[in-house]
Amino acid sequence: MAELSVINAQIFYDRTVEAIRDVSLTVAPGEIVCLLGANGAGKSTLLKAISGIMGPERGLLTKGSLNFGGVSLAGMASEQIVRAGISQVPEGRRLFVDLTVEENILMGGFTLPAAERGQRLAEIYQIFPDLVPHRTRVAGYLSGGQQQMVAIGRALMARPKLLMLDEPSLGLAPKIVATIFETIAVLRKAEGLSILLVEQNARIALEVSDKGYVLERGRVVFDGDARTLLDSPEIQEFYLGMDRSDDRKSFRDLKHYRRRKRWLS
Ligand SMILES: Nc1ncnc2c1ncn2[C@@H]1O[C@H](COP(=O)(O)OP(=O)(O)OP(=O)(O)O)[C@@H](O)[C@H]1O
Repeated sequence: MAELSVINAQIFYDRTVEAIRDVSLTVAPGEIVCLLGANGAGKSTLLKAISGIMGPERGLLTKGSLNFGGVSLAGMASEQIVRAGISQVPEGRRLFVDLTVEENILMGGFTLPAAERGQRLAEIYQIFPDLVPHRTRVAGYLSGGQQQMVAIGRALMARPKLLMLDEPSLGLAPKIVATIFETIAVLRKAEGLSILLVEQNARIALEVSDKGYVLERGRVVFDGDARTLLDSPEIQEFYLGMDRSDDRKSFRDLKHYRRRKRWLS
């Protein structure tokens, strides 16, 4: 069983912007771990580094190490990282909107032998039966929730051991978000997955997670088991404060609101 371990990682963009500073974290086999933090905290950077897709953005691991199952991911091509068992569902889903649902899902199976792809596709439709009637529809016409399922299905095609999701709740209605998170919890068991999850919606992320890390300006400022984080006054104030039933604003909204206020004053 493979464990993900990030040890004292430092990541720069363009050799000038330090996006991650001395970050260490682990995702044990079968664990769900969430990364919380405001915009720009470095969450996506960390996922991209693990997936090996920072190159085009001129991002570089300058110190520390990223290991999966005892093997260093540094310097590995993104395709090799998928073969090693790590798949990512990117922020904003990034589907090929002119291709069909099935073509999008199959896209994720490029590392599988051709003879296994049909079987795996059938398994994906068992996980997401709601996609079956839409299999020949162009992905761009699907609802946001259905598109998120396609994106998750595409990532699962490669039979990953670790699934990473970057803001799965982005732009989705609360009911759909709840369904997506239920699916994430089911997948962990059904597929024997470890999951690393980036979320702005701290409450729902912590409710499904075993462990959480809070990043601020590239550093880990809190970490612990999910229950402890949910109960901690700091987390409640900074990350859950606006997430009340009478005012369902996310932290993102809170930040935007503060920013707007600064501009206006
Ligand atoms: N391609 C890039 N080139 C230069 N700097 C970047 C690039 N991508 C991100 N950054 C910077 O790195 C830092 C971390 O950004 P990152 O996108 O990882 O944060 P985040 O926590 O995922 O935020 P968000 O929720 O907005 O996606 C920020 O200061 C950001 O401006």
